[in-house]
Amino acid sequence: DWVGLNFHPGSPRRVDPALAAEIVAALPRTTEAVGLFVDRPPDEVAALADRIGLGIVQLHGQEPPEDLGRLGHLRLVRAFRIGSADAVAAMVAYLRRAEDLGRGPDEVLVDAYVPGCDGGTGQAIADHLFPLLPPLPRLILAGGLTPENVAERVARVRPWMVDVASGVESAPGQKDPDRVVAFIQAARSAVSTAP
Ligand SMILES: O=C(O)c1ccccc1N[C@@H]1O[C@H](COP(=O)(O)O)[C@@H](O)[C@H]1O
Repeated sequence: DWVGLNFHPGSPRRVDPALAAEIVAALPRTTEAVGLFVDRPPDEVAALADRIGLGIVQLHGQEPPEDLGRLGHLRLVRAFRIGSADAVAAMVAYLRRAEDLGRGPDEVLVDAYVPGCDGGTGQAIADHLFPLLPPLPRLILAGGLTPENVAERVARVRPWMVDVASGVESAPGQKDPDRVVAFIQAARSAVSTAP
């Protein structure tokens, strides 16, 4: 449904803006492009999104709640790296603050916390942390998903969407088309067989 374009310079998945524009132009109308950023100034994010034609951006760093209002015209996915109960509490406080400022994220993404890493780690959120999450109607589950485990994780967590990076690759940054297809089929099968 969505294709992620990673603009984080530290990532093996980083895509050059010119290539990203070509990818966006080639997408079917039913597929949305999401730009992933880590701690970039809002003006820079907005300018790149407008230039490339991105309607959705994923903020995957320490961006403050105030940044959301500066990106008001874009659909915003805010990622939180969850490694403890304190991290869940910090996420809840962040979301309250953003609402108070008049602009919460459109979707909340939860990813594993791995010290020193921004994301794309292939690590999963610990199971005991999920019951601590507040109700999030548009929860995107990420972190360590693969074609082999996504159905079980979807059945257990019941997210609105799932997101995968390293779990469908043959090497860092190299998507494996067979694994991408297998992932989508497994994720959809979990939804269609849900009681
Ligand atoms: O994929 C990356 O390299 C990346 C870099 C910096 C921030 C986020 C990144 N990816 C996001 O991380 C999660 C989990 O990825 P994985 O499936 O465990 O490899 C996901 O939301 C990616 O979009």
